[in-house]
Amino acid sequence: MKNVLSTKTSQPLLSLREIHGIGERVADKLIEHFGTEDAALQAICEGDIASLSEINGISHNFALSLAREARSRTEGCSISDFLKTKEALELYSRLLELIKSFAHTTHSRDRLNLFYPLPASRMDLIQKRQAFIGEYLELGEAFSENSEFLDLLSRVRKLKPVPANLRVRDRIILCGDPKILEAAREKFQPFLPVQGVEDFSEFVDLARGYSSVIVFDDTYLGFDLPEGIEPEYFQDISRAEFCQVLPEKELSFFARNLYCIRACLNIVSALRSQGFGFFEGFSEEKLGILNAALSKLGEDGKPVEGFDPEIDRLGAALQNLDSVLTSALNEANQRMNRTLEASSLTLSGQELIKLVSGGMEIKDLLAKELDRIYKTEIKAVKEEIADKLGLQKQEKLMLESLFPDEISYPLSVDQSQLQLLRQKLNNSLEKTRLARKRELAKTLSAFHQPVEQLVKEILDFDLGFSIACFSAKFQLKVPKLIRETGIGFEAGENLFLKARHGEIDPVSYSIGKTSFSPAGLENRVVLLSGVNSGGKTSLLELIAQCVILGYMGFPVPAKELELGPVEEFYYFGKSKGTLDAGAFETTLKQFSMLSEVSGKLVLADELESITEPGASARIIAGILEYLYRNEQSLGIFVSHLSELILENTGAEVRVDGIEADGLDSNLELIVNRNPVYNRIARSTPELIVERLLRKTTGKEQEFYSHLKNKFRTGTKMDS
Ligand SMILES: Nc1ncnc2c1ncn2[C@@H]1O[C@H](COP(=O)(O)OP(=O)(O)OP(=O)(O)O)[C@@H](O)[C@H]1O
Repeated sequence: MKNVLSTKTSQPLLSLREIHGIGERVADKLIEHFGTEDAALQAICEGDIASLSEINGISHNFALSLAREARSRTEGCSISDFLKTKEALELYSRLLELIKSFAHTTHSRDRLNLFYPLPASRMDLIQKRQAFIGEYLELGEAFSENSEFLDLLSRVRKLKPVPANLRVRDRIILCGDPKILEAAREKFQPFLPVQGVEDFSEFVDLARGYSSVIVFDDTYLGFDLPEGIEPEYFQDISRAEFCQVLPEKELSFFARNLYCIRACLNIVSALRSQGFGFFEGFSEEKLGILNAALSKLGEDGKPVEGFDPEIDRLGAALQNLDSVLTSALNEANQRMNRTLEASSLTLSGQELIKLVSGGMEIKDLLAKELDRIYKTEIKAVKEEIADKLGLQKQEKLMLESLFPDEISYPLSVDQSQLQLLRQKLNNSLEKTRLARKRELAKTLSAFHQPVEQLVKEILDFDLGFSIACFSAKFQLKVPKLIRETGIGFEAGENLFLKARHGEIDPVSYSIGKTSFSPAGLENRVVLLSGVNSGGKTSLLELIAQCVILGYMGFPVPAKELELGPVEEFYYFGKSKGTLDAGAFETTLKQFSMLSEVSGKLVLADELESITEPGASARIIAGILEYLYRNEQSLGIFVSHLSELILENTGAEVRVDGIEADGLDSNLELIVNRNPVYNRIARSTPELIVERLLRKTTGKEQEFYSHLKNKFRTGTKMDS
């Protein structure tokens, strides 16, 4: 799949210092961390916030601002080119937070920050984004509800490197040759001991302290090495592979990232099982080999138990050696005890004569008998130990010297021989483990680079997929970008309301020239009137959401949407009350931009509250005229003063109304959230008067009836 965020742009950045916010000190830190200036620039441009914020002194927010700044430099437009007011920016931020809540990885959460709406004149970029997102929409439909799949994705993160403090302590490299010593130090010293050796006895002394000894020169190999010292000889240090000398390095990389890598492999399988091609170069066969290799690796970086019978046999033998020996000796002692108690000595006539004649001592005779009993028991004990511990030929031979030749009772072992046996088992275990580690590391090392690539691709995948999940959740649709000035849609749903309430009433609406506008009512500038709590603000927000998302290249919350060109978007939320002179002036200044020619969309919510009603009606009327003059501009102004504004303007302004269809059986307002075109909505006070009218009788009702007449248009102040 393509990655839109890493596409080449027309204005590539050539130096870090071109990015606002990067001074010499920060530039140096970035280069030091990433190795080269190009690598640092790439990380910034790709929005690799996680790597950037690893640098001391670069916070997450600073990293984000650098990435955004770089993005706006390379794309030639920034967030504020389109989002022209503080409240427009706030709406975008709320939307972005909602979208980010669908991200499964920190990576995509961070990179989503680099998606912001672009002016219509950057249709090239908008369409690129649309194409990028379009590739994922089907995936969103297929997997957005698959909790197992989502859980796998959330386990994927940037791969952790081999820990800097990795050190193997039971292996040593011994060098007789100073040149080789230098090369070995350079290559392996950070991970395991490397020692120069002056003479053979030093070699033997050092070798004794380690379970494995590696040499790259044969200086001491011609000597007669004592038992138990078996150095491994690798001929050429320059060719010595890490996975042979130090398999722990590769294993530790895979072990540290085991969950993440396994999750990635399962993601690939899940995608493929549903017919989605992903990471195509990685065949099913390779997937199987890697999975099998990973299943043999423990989180501690060691091969797990249960996969290698020899490791299991030796491990169990070592673990059970003492207990098996003790119980075998106990039983043998008891048997011997019983045998001795039950034994009596019967002498033959010949023996009697020998004893009397002094040709034989009674002691010898007794020793002969005891020796037989002792040897039988020792033999039984050895057999039992060999059998229960599953000892092999060499190890069985060591049992021979475990018991003294001289009779001893109770039976006991020679502790130093026992120690030798233990050592032998231990050495064999370590040797076998090392051999398995090497095999495993060799298999895995072939996957190191593909795994890095796979994780990267899955992280990138999550970016598009998260957007697709957001889209699937809210049933978003790709908008139709039209040439005419207008915005029209059918069955739109305000995302903030929907996220909060679940089910809401869909709304259809149109301004300007779209196929949704009723004939003859294609006004670009509209006043929106309506009952209190009718949904005017929610509708403005909905339009804002559609426009922002549409110009981000995202699908939008409407069943169908036609979106005309918008270069700049102004949003003015409802003010809490009359503004002070300063704030009033600032608001007016923002509207002065309307004099410039370019497609502007202005959404304003009850702007009248910024100052006193009479003055504000005049001001709004003036603003509408300016908007009207610019044929590429659109405006919707929510107002309760529509009649007053109309009186003050010469512009062709349409007034639409969100009305209550009346009162329900409980005399509650029934609101039709769809604005009625070209109609000033009845206001809520009128309906409240009606409610009171219908609830009362007699004189009281007459009073409400009188008040109700006041709402009839054209009614004069009479009696
Ligand atoms: N399309 C909708 N579907 C369901 N509920 C809605 C819809 N639009 C608005 N509402 C509900 O009506 C409430 C009021 O909406 P909103 O604030 O948009 O009305 P308003 O016309 O701007 O009100 P006011 O004139 O008092 O400012 C919302 O909080 C929401 O609960």
